[in-house]
Amino acid sequence: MNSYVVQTHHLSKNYGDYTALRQVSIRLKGGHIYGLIGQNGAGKTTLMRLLAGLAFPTEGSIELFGHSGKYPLQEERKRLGCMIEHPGFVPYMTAKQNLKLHRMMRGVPNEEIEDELLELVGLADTVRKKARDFSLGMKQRLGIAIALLGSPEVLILDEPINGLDPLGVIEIRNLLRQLCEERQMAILISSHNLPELYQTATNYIIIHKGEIKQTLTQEQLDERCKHHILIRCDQPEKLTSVLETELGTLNYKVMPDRTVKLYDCLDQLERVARAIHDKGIVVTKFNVEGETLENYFISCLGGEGDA
Ligand SMILES: Nc1ncnc2c1ncn2[C@@H]1O[C@H](COP(=O)(O)OP(=O)(O)OP(=O)(O)O)[C@@H](O)[C@H]1O
Repeated sequence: MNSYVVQTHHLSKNYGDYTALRQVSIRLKGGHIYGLIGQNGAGKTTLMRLLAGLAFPTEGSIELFGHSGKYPLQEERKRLGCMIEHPGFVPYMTAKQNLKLHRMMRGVPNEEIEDELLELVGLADTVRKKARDFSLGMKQRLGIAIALLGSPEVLILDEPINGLDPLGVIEIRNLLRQLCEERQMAILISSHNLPELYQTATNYIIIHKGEIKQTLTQEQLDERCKHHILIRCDQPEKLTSVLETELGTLNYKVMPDRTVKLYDCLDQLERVARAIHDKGIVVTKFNVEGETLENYFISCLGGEGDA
């Protein structure tokens, strides 16, 4: 048996003539947090609904814990916990009452799990507060607690940090990291943009118009958003000739605003500065910078993004 807990094979979903997902093949392992990133309408929720069994694929197949086929999948889906679209709360009930309701509906016998989960998601001290008075972050955390009721091995969360303030994002990030490390869960979380999920996920799956554009690890992402020295000066042509002849590099780019990005010599800033200065070039900017995550995300989408 392979070590993937979730696999999809050429999964497609049509709504009438419209193809919401096209030939999507992904593989998830325990102990990783996968960020599913795509703009509005990219197909994130559709993919999650297919995995959760809330909709059926037009083509392709799903494998959970090495099993596929209608009845084995029904069985294996008990090992999944999902929060997709709006978590269903009763507004006039407290967090604990909502959790109890879902526990009973799910047939989870262990009553102690209610307090354990409220503690885990940081809602233990909201004793009297009704769900209708919860902040967005509290609602997200209650949704995650409900998804964790069956002690799942795979957690699927649709936009769990969308709309949260920076502190809320950090809290959810810490919770997901803890679940991933302590329980070796595979966690799939969706988001509209890459920077929002940066450092929450360990792996990234970029989806655009129903197709997977890129899958990469955190390390690969960091490598691709690679750093450079940004130089602005009075004579860019002379600068590039200095880079080539004095520093022996062709690894630079002249930008439309005539600044120059040098991808080499990042550990030799003084040598670069001296070589430029010695040729009488007047430098007005000399900074180490990196490609922004936004720009990288947009480039993955073929420059079509508005993120
Ligand atoms: N039941 C449906 N009937 C028809 N079209 C649908 C249905 N569900 C989704 N779609 C369409 O499929 C496409 C993908 O939708 P989906 O909700 O999966 O995108 P998403 O990436 O989750 O977007 P968002 O970030 O806005 O939630 C959209 O164009 C959407 O309008």
